[in-house]
This record gives sequence, structure tokens and C-alpha cells, in this order.
Amino acid sequence: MTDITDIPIVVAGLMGAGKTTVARLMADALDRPLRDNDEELLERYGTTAADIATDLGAAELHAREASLLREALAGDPFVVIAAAASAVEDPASRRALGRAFVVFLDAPPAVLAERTLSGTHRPRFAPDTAEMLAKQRERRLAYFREVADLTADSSRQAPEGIAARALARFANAKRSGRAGHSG
Ligand SMILES: Nc1ncnc2c1ncn2[C@@H]1O[C@H](COP(=O)(O)OP(=O)(O)OP(=O)(O)O)[C@@H](O)[C@H]1O
Ligand SMILES: O=C(O)C1=C[C@@H](O)[C@@H](O)[C@H](O)C1
Ligand SMILES: [Mg+2]
Repeated sequence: MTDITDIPIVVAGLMGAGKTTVARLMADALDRPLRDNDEELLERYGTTAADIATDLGAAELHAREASLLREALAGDPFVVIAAAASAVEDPASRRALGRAFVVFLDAPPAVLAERTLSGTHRPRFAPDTAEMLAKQRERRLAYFREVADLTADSSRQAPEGIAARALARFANAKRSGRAGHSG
């Protein structure tokens, strides 16, 4: 039986859901390194998600993000990963996520659209961000729920509260020796 402490923790969700924020809190609490999609893109390719999407297209961006996530999941399991919002659309990434403890951050698209106005690293796939996020949520929600061990609405709870609940659930999973995708 794999010791639960030896599995990665992944924070997933749409753009602006709070992945980086919650993942950082969990990484600090567990003294684990954080691997964040946007930082990994910058380190590996020297550019941002927005620039890759503009220069090479969304499909290439998503392929790179899925590959980086699978690489992180195959590395040192003592890690917290802030995954790319797109990665759950990749079947191989979903399979790999089955061997991780996954926290899914959900929120209404209008809230996410408001939050994503900050920062220039985020791609602008369409003029109406809320509408684009609503379509993405429709397409990805089943995938997020498939891989989630814990789901939190980040429009209703502060990052600290979400991180505390996720850490408690992870500790319980450790005690019971397994991470069950109970959602
Ligand atoms: N639970 C929350 N409640 C209120 N604001 C939040 C919450 N979580 C994150 N935020 C805020 O929302 C914005 C986006 O958060 P963050 O960068 O962590 O999202 P993300 O999911 O990593 O985004 P991306 O997909 O672009 O990487 C930040 O300004 C952050 O402070
Ligand atoms: O939802 C998406 O397709 C994306 C959102 C960004 O935050 C990044 O996760 C990535 O650039 C692609
Ligand atoms: Mg982020």
C-alpha cells in the first residue's frame, strides 16, 4: 500500500479559481515545494501562457501544460502542484491525477472573470471572459469532479479556510491510508 504521504497534492480549477493561492498555503503548511503551472512555463519556455497562446495557439499551450503536469506528477511525490486550468481535458493527465490528492476549486464564472483582470500572464481566449469561462466550466466540470478528492467553492470561502479543510482531509486520508476520490 502506497503511503499517502508519498503522493502529490494538486490544486485544480478554472482560471482565477485560486489555485496558486491555496497551493502556496498548503505547500507552506506541509513544508513541501510548490510547482505552479505559470512558473513552470516561464522556467521551461521563458514565456507566459498568454504569449504561448498568442504565438503558437491554445492547443500547443494546453499540450505543454498537460506535459508539465504529468512531469510534475511523475517526479518527487512530496510536492504541491498548482495545475493548469486546461490540464483536466487531457485523458493522460486525468489518469495521472488518479495517483494524487486533488483539491478542486470551483466558483461562478462571473467571479472568476473579475479576478482574472489582474496580471498579464493569463490568455484572453475571447472578448467576454465570463462567457468564455462559463463555456470552459461546462466542458470541464465533469473532469474536475472525476479527479477531485475535495471540492471547495472559492467564491464562498477564504483561501485560508479552504487550505485548512484540504489539509485536514489529506491528514484523514493519510490515517486511513488512501486518497479516495470522494469529491
Ligand atoms: N478564496 C478566495 N477568495 C477571494 N479571492 C481569492 C480567493 N482565492 C484567490 N483569490 C484571488 O483571486 C485572484 C486569483 O487567484 P490565483 O492567482 O491564486 O488563481 P489561479 O487559479 O492560480 O489563477 P490562474 O489559473 O490564472 O493561475 C488573486 O487576486 C487572489 O488573491
Ligand atoms: O483555461 C485555460 O485554457 C487556461 C487558463 C490559464 O489560466 C492557464 O491555466 C492556461 O494558460 C490555459
Ligand atoms: Mg495560478
